[in-house]
Amino acid sequence: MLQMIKLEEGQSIISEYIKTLDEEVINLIDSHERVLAEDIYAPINQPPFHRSPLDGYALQGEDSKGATIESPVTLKVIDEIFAGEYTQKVVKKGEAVRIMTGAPIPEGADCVIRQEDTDEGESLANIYKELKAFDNYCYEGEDIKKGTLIIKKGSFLNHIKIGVLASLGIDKVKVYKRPKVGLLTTGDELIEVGQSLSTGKIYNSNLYTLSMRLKELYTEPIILNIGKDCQEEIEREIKNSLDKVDLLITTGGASVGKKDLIKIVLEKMGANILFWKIDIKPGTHVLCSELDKKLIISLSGNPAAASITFEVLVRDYISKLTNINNISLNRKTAYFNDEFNKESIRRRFLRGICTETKEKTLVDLSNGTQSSGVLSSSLNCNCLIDIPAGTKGLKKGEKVEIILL
Ligand SMILES: Nc1nc2c(c(=O)[nH]1)N[C@H]1C(S)=C(S)[C@@H](COP(=O)(O)OP(=O)(O)OC[C@H]3O[C@@H](n4cnc5c(N)ncnc54)[C@H](O)[C@@H]3O)O[C@H]1N2
Ligand code: MOO
Repeated sequence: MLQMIKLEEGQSIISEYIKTLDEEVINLIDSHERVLAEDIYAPINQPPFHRSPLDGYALQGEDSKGATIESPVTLKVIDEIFAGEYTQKVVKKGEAVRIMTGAPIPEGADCVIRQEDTDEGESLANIYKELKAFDNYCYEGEDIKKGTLIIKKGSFLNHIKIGVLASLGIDKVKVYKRPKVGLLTTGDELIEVGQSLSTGKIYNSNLYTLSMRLKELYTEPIILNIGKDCQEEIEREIKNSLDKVDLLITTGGASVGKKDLIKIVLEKMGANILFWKIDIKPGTHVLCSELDKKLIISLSGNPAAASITFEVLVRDYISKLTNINNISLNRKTAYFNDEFNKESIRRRFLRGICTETKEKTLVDLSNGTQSSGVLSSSLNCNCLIDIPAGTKGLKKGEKVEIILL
């Protein structure tokens, strides 16, 4: 069994277990933040007809030759059309159709004059301005031509993409299913939020931190019953959930204590242990295994350790699993603006607050202690400072690598 491996080695091992998700067809209205599983070609032209971009008159450009406010050209108004209507009348020389924004430009007309450049006459209209053919004329298909590839497979559907699809009348889309991620928190000490605490017990914060993060990363968390520190119970929860999830995450019991049972249970169940422990702090205690072709990532119970390991080890995996690129780890160079005097025997991730100045990115430590069991120092943190193993400490002004959260 691999033990105490480098973070990148761990990332690479788990990336072998990325599977392509099944597809499903859903209503466009439900497709926000989903990933498209098909190329979409425009089924119609957009706009679907030549239309007026203004309230005014549709006419033949030729007719407006020489028109000024002092010497207007007078046209006969043969019809009036609003958006949503059309006219079968053909605009001939000397004629115009009163037209509103969005209405189809009638046959025979080749331009539109805005009403401010006319006397807004009802049966006869005086035109005060000269226009050329196709002035103020929106062509059919000028926005999107029928048959063009409009949104590619793998695209993340946001409000604009969904709006464009709606403009083309597409009401159903084929998307990848959201990955289901099982979350099993374990520990006899855990009490559900809402129940009263008794001596020695703590609230189950990992369930909230991790399930919310899983949602933020566009997966569907499946919350399992708290696993008591009892082999049979943990085994039962894992067995019952494995075929319902694409990935299983557990917290707690990943270390060496008498009731740290995760490894024992998984080995007993016949799981293939991929590695145990990575050379980082916090979050050294992580066990990765595979059972029935499902990846199981067992994080430390310590809240900050669990959440930081989740970011640095699991986030890229989830980005690949969901096919959403912009949730992958985003690294950047910054300048340390604080003091940190501890030696880092292992590679260390510190919680930081980065701010942009005109010249560079500065990073301070977030308020509170950096220990694995303390979650509150993550409250204002917006990045992790990646300190290489062997660093004595950090001085103000030192160049560091950060991971944006
Ligand atoms: N003899 C050693 N002891 C410990 C070592 C070690 O190397 N040798 N490593 C320490 C480090 S570092 C860590 S991290 C923890 C890892 O422990 P486990 O993964 O086994 O986690 P637990 O012992 O179950 O819990 C640790 C801590 O976190 C609290 N916890 C657990 N679950 C939750 C939850 N769902 N929500 C909130 N808090 C939770 C738990 O009560 C413990 O306080 O091991 C050290 N020990
Ligand atoms: O392994 Mo613990 O997660 O270092 O803090």
